[in-house]
Amino acid sequence: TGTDPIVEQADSHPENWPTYGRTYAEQRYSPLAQITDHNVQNLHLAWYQDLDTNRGQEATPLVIDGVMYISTNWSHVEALDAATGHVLWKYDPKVPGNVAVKGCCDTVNRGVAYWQGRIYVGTFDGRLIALDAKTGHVVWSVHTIPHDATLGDIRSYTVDGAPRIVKGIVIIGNGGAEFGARGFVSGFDAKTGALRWRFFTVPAPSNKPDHAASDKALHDIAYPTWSPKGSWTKSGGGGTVWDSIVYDPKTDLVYLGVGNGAPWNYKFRSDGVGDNLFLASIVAIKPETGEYVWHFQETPKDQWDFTASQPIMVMDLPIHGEQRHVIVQAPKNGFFYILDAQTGEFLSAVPYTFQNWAHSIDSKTGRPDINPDALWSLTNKPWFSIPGSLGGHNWAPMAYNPQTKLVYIPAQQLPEPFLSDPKWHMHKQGVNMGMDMTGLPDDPKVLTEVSKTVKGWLLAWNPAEQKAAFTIPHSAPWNGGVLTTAGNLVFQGLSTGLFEAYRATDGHTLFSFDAQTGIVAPPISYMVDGKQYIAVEAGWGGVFPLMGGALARLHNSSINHSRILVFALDGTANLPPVQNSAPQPIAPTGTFSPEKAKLGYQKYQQYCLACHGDNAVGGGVLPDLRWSAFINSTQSFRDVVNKGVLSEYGMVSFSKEISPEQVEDIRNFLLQRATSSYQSLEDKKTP
Ligand SMILES: O=C(O)c1cc(C(=O)O)c2c(n1)C(=O)C(=O)c1cc(C(=O)O)[nH]c1-2
Ligand SMILES: [Ca+2]
Repeated sequence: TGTDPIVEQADSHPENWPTYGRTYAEQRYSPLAQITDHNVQNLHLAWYQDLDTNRGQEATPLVIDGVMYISTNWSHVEALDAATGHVLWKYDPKVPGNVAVKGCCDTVNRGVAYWQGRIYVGTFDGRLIALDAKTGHVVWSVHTIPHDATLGDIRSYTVDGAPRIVKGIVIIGNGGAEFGARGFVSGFDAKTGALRWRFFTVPAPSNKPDHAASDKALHDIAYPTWSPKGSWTKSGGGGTVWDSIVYDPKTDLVYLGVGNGAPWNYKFRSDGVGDNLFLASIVAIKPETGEYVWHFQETPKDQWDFTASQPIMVMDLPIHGEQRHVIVQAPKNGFFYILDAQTGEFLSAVPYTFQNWAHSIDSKTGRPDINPDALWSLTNKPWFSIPGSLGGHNWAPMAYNPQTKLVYIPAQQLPEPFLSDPKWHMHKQGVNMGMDMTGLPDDPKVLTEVSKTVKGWLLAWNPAEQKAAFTIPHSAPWNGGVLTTAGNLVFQGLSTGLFEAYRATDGHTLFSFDAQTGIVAPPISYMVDGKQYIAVEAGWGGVFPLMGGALARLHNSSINHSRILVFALDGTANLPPVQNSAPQPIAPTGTFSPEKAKLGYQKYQQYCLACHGDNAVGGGVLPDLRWSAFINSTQSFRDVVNKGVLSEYGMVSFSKEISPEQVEDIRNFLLQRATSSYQSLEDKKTP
C-alpha cells in the first residue's frame, strides 16, 4: 500500500494535477505550454458548474486522467468530467450546521487528496473520509479529533485543510487556535483508516507523555519554553497545523506549518515568558512514524496570530554560489524564509513586505530582534501592527516558475491594532484572544485614513537574490492563490471578481475575465485529449469577508456566486447575467436606546464580529445584520441568538454565554448601526 505512481510521479504527467500543489514540491507550476503569453488573449470559458453553496470556496481541484475532483464549502466533494463539466458524482458528508461557530474563518475546505483509486477529504466537523474515486461511495470514515481533546468545549477543533498522502499514510491537521486548541497532526493508514501516529505541536500542561510521536520532543525541547502555569494549560496553547503539510521525497521528511498561540495574548498565555515552541514554527517529522527531526521557529513569543502555516515549497536554489536543496515560505509575519530542507539550517529571511514587529533577523540563527513596542501583551499599550493578524500573505498559495526563477506571492497589507483586555477570561463560545475587540469607528475620515494603509498586490519574488523582481498592484487585498505555467504565464483570481493572466517575466496583464464574484482559491492547469485547460473555484469567502467589516468593502463590492470555472483556447461557454446582487439596505422599523446600543457593541464585537463583520458591516458572504429583518423584533432576534432557530445554517444559540438582556443590547446596537448606515446611504443618493 506504500506507493502510488500517479502522485509520486506527478512530474512526468503534466496532464494531471494529482496532489494539492501538483507535485510533492508544491510549486504550483504546470509544464503545459499550449496556452502561452502569445495566445492567452484567446482564452475563453470552456465550461462552468454552479456549486451548491454561496460561501467561500478555497479548494485546489485535482485532475487525474480526465476526471476532476473538487471539494467545496461544508466539505462537500464532487467528481466531474474535466473536459465537459458533466457531474459524475457528488458526496455530502452532512456536516452539522452547528459546527460552523467552532471555526474562525468560514466553513471552507482547501481540497481533497488522491491515492490508489480513492479520494480523501477532511470534514469541518473533524472527520477524515475515504471515498471510492469511481463512485463517490464511502470506503471508511474516522474521527480525527480524540474524544477528550476539547476538554468539555473549552477547546475547539475544525478541519479545513487538504490531506497529504505519503507512503500510504494520510496526514491531516486541524484549526481552532483563535478559540482554544492544542494543535496536532495525525497519520492514518490510507487503506484501512487505522491511526498510525499522532504529533502534538504544544506540550501537555502536565508535561506528561501523550504516548504520541511527539512525546520526546515536547518533553526535551518544547515544555521548557512555556510558563508552567499560563492560561495555555487550559486553552491548549494553539499551534494548529491548519494548512501546510509538505513532503519532500529527497529528504524523506514531512514539513508541518505550525500556527499561532492560544490565546493570542502572550502575557495571559504563558505569563509573558518563553518562546512557546512549537508555535509559529516549521517542524520536520518522519512520514512513517511522525517522529520529530528538526524545527525552526519563525516568530517566538507570538502575539500577532503570526502563523507559520502558510504554504511551504521545496526547491533547489543557488545560495552564495552553491546549489542548495531548500524549503521556502512567506508566512504571515512578512519575511521570506529559506531553510535547508534536510537539516532545517536557517539560510535567509528578508522582508517581502513592510513590517514593523522585528528590527532585524539574526543572520546566523534566524531569530528576530523583536521591536519591544510590538509586545503589546507585555506593554499594555496599543500596538498598530503591520502585518496584522491576516498576514502579509495568508493561505492563498504562491507559485514558483523554474523558467523565470520567481515565486509569485499573493501579498497584502492589512494593518491591525492590538491591545490587551485586562478583563479577559476563557469563553466557552466565540473567540478567545485576550485582546480588546474594539474595531474601527463609523467615521468616514478614519476609514479614509485606514484605507490608505490597506493594499493587495501580486509580488514576483526572486528567492535566489531575496528581492522583489516586480509587483502587480491590485485594487484590494485578500486575492486568490496563484498558478504559473511553462507558457510564461501567471494566473490569479482577484477579490474584486476578475480572473487574470500575467506574463511571468514582467507581470504585464494579458487576460482579464469578469467572474461575477470574488475569487480566493488557486487555479490549476491540466490536459485532456491534447487540450490544455485552466480551472479555478470562484466564490468570495474565507476569514476576511467574514470579520473584515468596512475594510472588506473598500474598493470591493464582491458577493459570492460559487462556481467552478474552466477555460480553454477554443472555449465557447458564457456565464449567465449576474443573478444575485449584494444585499440591499432596508430601513429598520424599530427604535433603539443609545445606552443599550453601547453595551451591545461590546458583546457584538466579542461574539458576532468573527462572522458578521467588524462594527456590523457584512463582507459579502454571511448576512449583513443591519439589513436583517430579525433585528426589528425582540422576540425574533432572541429566537435566533438564544434559541438557535437558525443553527442548521451555522447560527447556533449563544445562550451559554449571552443572556437575553445582553441579546437585547446587541439588537439595539444593530438597530443603531442600521439606522445610521441607512441614513448615510440615503444621503449619498441625494445629489
Ligand atoms: O489558528 C488557527 O487554528 C487557524 C485556523 C484557520 C483555518 O482553519 O481556516 C485560519 C487561521 N487560523 C488564521 O489565522 C487565518 O488567518 C485563516 C484564514 C483562513 C481562511 O480560510 O480564510 N483560515 C484561517
Ligand atoms: Ca490563527
